[in-house]
Amino acid sequence: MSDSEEDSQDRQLKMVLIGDGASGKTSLATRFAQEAFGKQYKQTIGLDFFLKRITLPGNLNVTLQVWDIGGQTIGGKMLDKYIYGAQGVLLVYDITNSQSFENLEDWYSMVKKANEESEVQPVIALVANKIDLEHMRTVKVDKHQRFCQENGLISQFVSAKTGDSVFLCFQRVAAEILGIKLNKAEIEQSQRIVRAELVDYPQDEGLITQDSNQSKICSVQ
Ligand SMILES: Nc1nc2c(ncn2[C@@H]2O[C@H](COP(=O)(O)OP(=O)(O)OP(=O)(O)O)[C@@H](O)[C@H]2O)c(=O)[nH]1
Repeated sequence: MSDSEEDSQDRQLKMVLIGDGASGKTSLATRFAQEAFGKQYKQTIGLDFFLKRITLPGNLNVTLQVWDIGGQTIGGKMLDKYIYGAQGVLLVYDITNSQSFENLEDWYSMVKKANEESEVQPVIALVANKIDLEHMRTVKVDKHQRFCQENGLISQFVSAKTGDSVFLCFQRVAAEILGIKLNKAEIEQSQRIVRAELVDYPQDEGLITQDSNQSKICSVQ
């Protein structure tokens, strides 16, 4: 292959998503690669792959090979092999499930073990998913920050459901792998703006009782 042909080929980066079952790994991969979200939980058996091409600052095209590893693989023989050679690792937990955060210690140990003999260590991000469920949060932000500081991890809060910061998360890890600095404007551009649904509660309950025949059921047609 000539130099020019080689130049025109995208750089490929292997990124693995690991963490407990139901923390939202498949949902994050699907949101990132296909801009979609499904409410139904379907357990990943083994692993799934997704490919997505992104452009980093400086017009650099990279193809991310996203390995969505099923939560049930922990303790299994194949996990080491799945993680091996990854340039980026996303350690995913669910902010409404403390156990999924506690178990990250084990997942993190697996990453370190799988890369024991590699010269290059992967870039690792701690990914707090389901931030649309902030009202059900059980994992304190402090705990998240401490884990990142102690282990030198990238910190990211996301929601696969709304899409909030999902693209940014993958982009930050890819940029870090390639030694590219994202400026503030680039970061802001990647953060999807989430519109909160406003519920217009009646200010004065008395107004409702005035007309007792009035239905309170709202149907959407
Ligand atoms: N509210 C909310 N639900 C989410 C979010 N991400 C995922 N879910 C839901 O959580 C459930 C589990 O999501 P998955 O993406 O299948 O989880 P997983 O980590 O891939 O699970 P395994 O395949 O068992 O490893 C599904 O019902 C998703 O719809 C999120 O950001 N917000």
